[in-house]
Amino acid sequence: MSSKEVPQTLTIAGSDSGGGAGMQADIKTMQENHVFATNVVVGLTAQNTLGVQMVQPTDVEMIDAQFDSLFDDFDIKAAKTGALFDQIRVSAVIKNVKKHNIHPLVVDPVMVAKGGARLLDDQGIHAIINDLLPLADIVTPNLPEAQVMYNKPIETKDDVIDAASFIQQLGAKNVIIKGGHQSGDLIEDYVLLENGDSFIMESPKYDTVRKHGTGDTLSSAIVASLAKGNSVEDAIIEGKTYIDKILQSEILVGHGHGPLSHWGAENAF
Ligand SMILES: Nc1ncnc2c1ncn2[C@@H]1O[C@H](COP(=O)(O)OP(=O)(O)O)[C@@H](O)[C@H]1O
Ligand SMILES: Cc1ncc(COP(=O)(O)OP(=O)(O)O)c(N)n1
Repeated sequence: MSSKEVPQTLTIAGSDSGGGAGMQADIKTMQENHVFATNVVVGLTAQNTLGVQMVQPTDVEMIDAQFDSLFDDFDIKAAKTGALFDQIRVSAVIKNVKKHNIHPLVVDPVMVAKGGARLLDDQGIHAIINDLLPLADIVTPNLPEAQVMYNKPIETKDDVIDAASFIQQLGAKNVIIKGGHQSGDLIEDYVLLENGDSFIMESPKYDTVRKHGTGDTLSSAIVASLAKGNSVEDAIIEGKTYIDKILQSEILVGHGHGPLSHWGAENAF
């Protein structure tokens, strides 16, 4: 028998019963990237590839208990937040991030699912902007989320650069503005690092509806890489490489916005 230590990670997020996004996407991504995934369930969704049918946030007492259980036992090397639903849950998460000194922390400021369902209320948005971003090592808004944080439309490349700088000034050390919602044949994810360096991660835009959970998958792949001890810049590039690979091996699941093949980076096809 052989035994080895493995990096342990944490997703603080909502559950997607359909398995394509939320903490299920996170756990699958972490597993495929060879780290051990733990989770704090901040809320449940009844969800499939057609949309979100019901949402039920978790009691704060239960959120606290999950954090205490994990930090009594595991050696968490990196963590992420996903859907946090409302101001009460955002505050509970912030309290526990501080209590357990959780870092590096990737904040995926999930606001709306691809089908249009809201996964964060207005007060929750304010709490993330004002109180969670200053604790974030990396924040990963998509274009609509970046616009909410920037409080202005983002229409040009210069707007993206200005928005990233604005979001960094809100307190997040490193910023990725994801380009999945861009039109055209190419996608550009814009990265602004803590030291002021910036770069663009460009990829072809795959013409598919089977991309449910792309944001969760990118942020979780980054967490996995950080947990292995890689630098922020390398972790971001590894995360993008992973999502780009698995988007190229489609699986046919469900009747709407289908999930990703999280094992697709292993050339399973
Ligand atoms: N159609 C696509 N083709 C290629 N890459 C994509 C596509 N859609 C999303 N991505 C990539 O997936 C990641 C998540 O982006 P995005 O879809 O904008 O986030 P979210 O799921 O939070 O809306 C980014 O790295 C983005 O470049
Ligand atoms: C429970 C839950 N969390 C997050 C999301 C959104 O995830 P995301 O990766 O942004 O994927 P899309 O929904 O945009 O495909 C979710 N749907 N459910």
